[in-house]
Order: sequence, then structure tokens, then C-alpha cells
Amino acid sequence: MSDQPKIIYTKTDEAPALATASFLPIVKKFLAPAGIDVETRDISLAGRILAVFPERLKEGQKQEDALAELGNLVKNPEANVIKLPNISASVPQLVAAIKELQAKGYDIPDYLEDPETEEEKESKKRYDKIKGSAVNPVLREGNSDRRAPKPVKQYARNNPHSMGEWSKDSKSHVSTMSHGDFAHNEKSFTTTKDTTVNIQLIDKADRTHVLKSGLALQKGEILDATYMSKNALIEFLEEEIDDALEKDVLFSLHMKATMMKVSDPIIFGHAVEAFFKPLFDQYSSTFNKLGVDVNNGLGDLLSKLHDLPELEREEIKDALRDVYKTRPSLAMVNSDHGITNLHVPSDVIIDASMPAMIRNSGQMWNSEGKSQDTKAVIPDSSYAGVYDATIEFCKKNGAFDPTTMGTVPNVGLMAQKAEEYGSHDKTFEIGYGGKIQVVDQDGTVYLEHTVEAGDIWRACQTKDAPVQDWVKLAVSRAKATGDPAIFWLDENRAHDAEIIKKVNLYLKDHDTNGLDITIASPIKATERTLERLKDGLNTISVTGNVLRDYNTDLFPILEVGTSAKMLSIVPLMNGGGLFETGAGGSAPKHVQQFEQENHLRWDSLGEFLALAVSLEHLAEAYDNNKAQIIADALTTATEKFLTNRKSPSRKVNELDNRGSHYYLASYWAQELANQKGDEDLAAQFSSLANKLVENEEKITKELIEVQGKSMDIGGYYKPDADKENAAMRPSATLNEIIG
Ligand SMILES: NC(=O)C1=CN([C@@H]2O[C@H](COP(=O)(O)OP(=O)(O)OC[C@H]3O[C@@H](n4cnc5c(N)ncnc54)[C@H](OP(=O)(O)O)[C@@H]3O)[C@@H](O)[C@H]2O)C=CC1
Ligand SMILES: O=C(O)CCC(=O)C(=O)O
Ligand SMILES: [Mg+2]
Repeated sequence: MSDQPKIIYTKTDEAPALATASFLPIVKKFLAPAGIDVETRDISLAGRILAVFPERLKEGQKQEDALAELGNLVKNPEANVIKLPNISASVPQLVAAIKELQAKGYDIPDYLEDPETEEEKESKKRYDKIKGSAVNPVLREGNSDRRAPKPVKQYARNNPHSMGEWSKDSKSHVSTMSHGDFAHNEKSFTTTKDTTVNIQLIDKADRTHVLKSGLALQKGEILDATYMSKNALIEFLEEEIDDALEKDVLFSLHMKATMMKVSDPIIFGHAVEAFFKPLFDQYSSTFNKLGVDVNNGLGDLLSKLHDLPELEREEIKDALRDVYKTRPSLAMVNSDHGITNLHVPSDVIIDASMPAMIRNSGQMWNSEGKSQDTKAVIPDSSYAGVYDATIEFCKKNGAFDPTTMGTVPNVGLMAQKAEEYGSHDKTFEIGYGGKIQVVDQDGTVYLEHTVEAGDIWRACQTKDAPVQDWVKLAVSRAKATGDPAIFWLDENRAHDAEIIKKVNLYLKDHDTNGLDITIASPIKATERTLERLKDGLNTISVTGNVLRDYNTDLFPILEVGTSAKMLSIVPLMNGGGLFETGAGGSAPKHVQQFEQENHLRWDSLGEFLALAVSLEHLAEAYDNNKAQIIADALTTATEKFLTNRKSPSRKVNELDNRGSHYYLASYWAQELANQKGDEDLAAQFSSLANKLVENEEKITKELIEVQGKSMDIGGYYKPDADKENAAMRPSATLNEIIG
């Protein structure tokens, strides 16, 4: 380990990046007296794009590959990284970021869906690595421990967020496939030796197409493979579109096109085509000529129509209007601007979108901006049952009550790209019907499926060491809390059956005396957990990677209103710490509001919580008592911050993100000035505390006065740093105190 303790604070995108411009100077000021360096690394979407085209950029434009550097660091015991949410870019977002950078004078290539020259192919390859969820899987060299800290729960109990009422007659429901999907086609096995396999397709003419070669598998690793049948999917979508019309509910598709960056955009594209089928039947050749890519949503089609002569364009728009008349209403992302659920694949992301719907009485927004019962279409049935069970529970029991409900922390299997979220390089849209095989060098076939052209086939890996670490983490959380822990695993699912064997084996490595640790299928686990939750009881959900993602938005959003208030720790397998700030995303809607009226409603509570645990980790690793005292003071200050309700308001001309940072700083300095554990620190912080307290009125006035006007920070994906800093630090008085 190096002598100098260091915390890496990531620079990301959208609302969290704005918040960083205000909060980071405060962090640096408070950590310096303990000799702690705080360094930033740019892993924003724009930063990651620039980092991969150094040969095309001028000196001064080039950017280090910070993600690669951090990817190495997290395998190191000295890693201490605070990770804010970043954009997991869908193609429309990636293209928009490229355009902005090009306009700013960066000579980077276009993103071409169908590259022809070698150079174009190479550019696409680099962009495809940046696309989707490309940051988190690289940094997450550990499993996930996410929970609502006690003061956050207490705050929600005392100040409950709004919860939409549930009616027994609600028509809202989940629709999922009953055959032909990933869940039903899964096969799985555990390797008994280190080996290398190929994935190959033998077509009906007996030709062999190697889809992936040299895939290394470690002894004890679980490999599973499955596919989504294109025909079954389309049949399902068509039935559900008709059913939504008949039941008079909104049609809404819920996917994870960002993390499942290869499979889910294809499924999304099929939904767009199925929904607007009459349009595609009539104009498919025009759309082909225009290069419309349905996987990028209706938005892509509409923007490409601009390339047509006016007459032709208007004809198609009329035809589109006619289609809407014969279809069920679509759930809207933004009814004011006519943005539907099918416009952009990254607008409706299942982990956040389903809980938001459940919190809103099971309803989504229609084109008139009103709430309406909804059919939530989740094609693959592997995990859809969790939402179905929750919705049915709410119909029966009414909405949960945040003042009395319990809590559901999560211990998630995540390390080393576990399970589905690491499957992209092994996911293929099948070109020819035939047999797809996973085969080793000796010709032994481990897994085999018969597939048709257009099916989506994928393989997932789950290494053994992460499973051992996950079981250990589950036991340690169960011990620390005394709460029951349920492994959400379905013995009837091929992959889960392999995991269950390991769980039973590795539980024996631990003293589980007196602990309540069980295994139940996701649906049964949901039902049991919800019963307990309603009665004010806590249950740890121990899940695989996808349910980790789903549950850590679902329960927090019901319990405390948002997953931004979660403590989200990734104990790295090699001893370092990755501290994620909250469990949610980068809140694009907050940036829109900020640009319109200079009010940022982003709540940095997740950053405060992450910083405190990062400091505790550092204090222990470096035996640095000052760091521990600063961490304790931050924890107490955060509690006071909650009690005094200094979180940002949603409304303009009230305390926003920046004002909330002032209060945190003021409480933090007061705690440090008053503590007795380190006189030196107390002396250093006492004048700072006095200045912050004395200037409360002046500072908050300065911070609120600037609001109400539009704000331009010179870019969306790559704002102008000076403009951003000026915008996020508008109080001259506070700036002078913080320095
Ligand atoms: N860890 C990561 O890096 C993650 C990244 N993402 C990425 O983030 C982007 C947006 O994803 P999306 O699914 O819309 O989810 P978000 O979590 O960004 O937003 C959903 C809503 O949650 C509320 N919210 C989230 N965070 C905060 C906060 N700190 N303070 C107050 N409210 C908050 C907001 O509600 P309201 O509008 O009502 O204020 C927001 O609109 C995508 O690009 C996605 O890929 C998503 C998840 C995790
Ligand atoms: O990495 C991403 O794209 C999203 C991550 C996420 O939603 C989560 O970890 O909860
Ligand atoms: Mg998530």
C-alpha cells in the first residue's frame, strides 16, 4: 500500500456531475487536515469517448483512459473509490454525445451501425465498448451490499413520502412470456476443470459458424446458455397489444436496454415493430432506405423521416396517426412533448420504472398527462414474477405505509461480471436456423440449443470465487442484523439449481447457528418478504445480479421514496473498497429542470453516506484516527441534516442541491469543532464552523437568488468546466469560506 491515503472521486454525467462541482470543493477542504488526497477521474460518457480516440485528437484534447486505470485499481488492496452514477448510453445517447463533441471541435468519427471500411469497423468496435453499462461491470470487483441506513429509515417514518393508493379493482398487471423466452430455454452446467470453449452455430446446410472462440472457463465456474425465440416473442407482443386495447389499459414495455445492451435493444425493436405493425408493413422499404434502426426506438424513425421530401414525410406521419387510432394507448415518458414508452430504449429502465409505477397506484401517464392503469410488458419471465407478485400484493393489501413498514436490504452477487449482466460478449442475434453449441477443444458439447434465424441466444458466466464471497457477505449481514436472509433462487431454473448447490456447500464454511437463512424462488421470496415488510419486519434479500439491481430500486423506492438514499457498498474481493453513491441513476429530468430554471433537485445524500463509509474504510486501512473522527462527524452531521430537513426541494426558489451542501458543510464543521477526540482537528475546524454558521442567511440567500432563470453551462455531455463551476458555486460568501 502507498503511504499517502487517497480517495478517488469519480466525475460522471448529468445531475451527479453537477452536484460534484458544488460538493467536491467541500470534501477536499474537510479531508485535507487528515492528510487525505482526493483525486478525480473522469469516467463520464464524453470522457470515455475521447479516451479511445487519442490518435485523432490534438494535444490538449486528449484524455487519459481513466476507466481502464480504475479497472486495475479496484483489483488492488489500496483502492478507495467513490463512484457516482454515470450514463449507460443507449445508441441515441451515444450519438448525441458524439455530435456534441464533434461540434466542440473534437475530430471523432460518427457511430455507424453498418460500418464498411476497416477503419469504420474499428471505430464501431471502440464505440461498442463504451455503449450501455460499460463502467459499473469494470469497477465492480466485489459483491454488493445495499441497505437503507437507520437514520434514513427513521426520516422516512417521520416524514413519509407520498404513496399512491391501491384499489382492489386496479386493472394494472404484469404480462410475461409463458414459453420460448430466456427463462424457459435455459440450460446450465458447472465446469469440473479449467477449460476453453467455442460457441458455434451449425446451420441447416451443415456449415459451422464460429461465433466466439477461446472462451476460458475456470474450474467450478457455472456456464449457462439460453435463447429468446423471435417467433414466440412476436406472438406474445401481438397478443399483449390486443389485450391492452381490450382491457383499456396503457401498454408499457419495461426492459434493461442499458445493462443488457445487446439483447434488450433487439427485443425493444421487435416491440416497436409489433406495435406499429401496419406502418412497417406499408413502408418497410422506405424505412430500409432511410436506415431506420427500430432497436433505437420510434424516435429514430421520426428523426430519419426528416430526410424525406415533405409530401412523403407527411404521408407517413398521417399513416402513423392512423395506427395510433387502432392501438391501445401507450404509456408516456413525457406527455407534454409526445414522447412515448417506445421512443428511446433507455427512457424506461425497468429497475426504476416498475417501482415508480407501483408507487403511483400501479399507474403510468397517458398522452393527456393523466395517470391510468397499465399493462407492464416484461417479455422474459425470469424475474417478471417479482413485480407481478408485488402488484397483486398491493391490490390485496393496499399500498405500503412508509411510517410502519420494515426494510429489505440486499446482498447481491455481482463480482466479475456475474450472470446476465456480463453476457454481452456472448450474446448473438442468430443469422441462420440450426444448432448452437458450446463445445471444448476435444469436441465435447457442453450445451446445445436448436435455434431459428432471429432468435437471441446468450451465455452467462458465474465464477466460483464471487459466489463464495457472496455467501460469506450474506452470512455476515445476517449476523450483523439478526434479520432473516432469503436466497432468491428457483430450484426449477437450471442456473439457479447450480447456484443452490454452491450455496449449500459454502454455507457450511460459516457458523450459521441461530441465523435464519433460507432459499426460496423469487416469487415465494417476494411474497414472504412483502408480508413481513407490511408488518414492519426486515428481511435481507440475497440475490443474483439482476435481482440485485431490481430489488435495490424496488424496496428503497417504496420504503424511503428513492434509491438515492441508499448506502451502497462494494467490498472489493482484494481488500479495497468501492463506495457507490445511492443505487439509482443520473436523473436526466433533473438536468432539464436545472437548465430551465437553475434549480437542481438532486439529493446528494447518497454521496454523504458513501463518503462516510469510504473514510471509515480508509481510517482502518491506514490506521488514521483523524479520518475516523471526520467520518463520525460526517455521520452525525448527516443525521442532523435529515432531522432538520435540509434535503433539496423539488421547487424553484427554494433550497436546492447547492444549499443542501452548505448545510451539510456547516453541520459537519460544527461536529468537528465540538468533538473531543482530536484537539488539533477541533481547533482547525472551529473558525470554519463559526464562519459557516454566522453567514447562514447570507449564503442561503445568495444560493436561492440565482434561481428562476434559465442556465446554460455550455453543453450537456461535456459542459464547459468554468461555466459549470460558476453555476454550481454561485455564493461568493460560501466560496470565500471554502476556498
Ligand atoms: N449506478 C449507475 O451508474 C446507474 C446509472 N444509471 C443511468 O442513469 C440514467 C437515468 O436512469 P433512470 O432509470 O432514469 O434512473 P434515475 O435513478 O436516474 O432516475 C429516476 C428518478 O429517480 C429520482 N432520483 C434518482 N436519483 C435521485 C437523487 N439523487 N435525488 C433525487 N431524486 C433522485 C428522480 O425522480 P424525480 O424526477 O421524481 O425527481 C429521477 O427522475 C441512465 O443513463 C442510466 O443508464 C441508472 C442506474 C444506475
Ligand atoms: O450500470 C448500469 O447501467 C445501471 C446500474 C444499476 O442500475 C444498478 O447497479 O442498480
Ligand atoms: Mg439499478
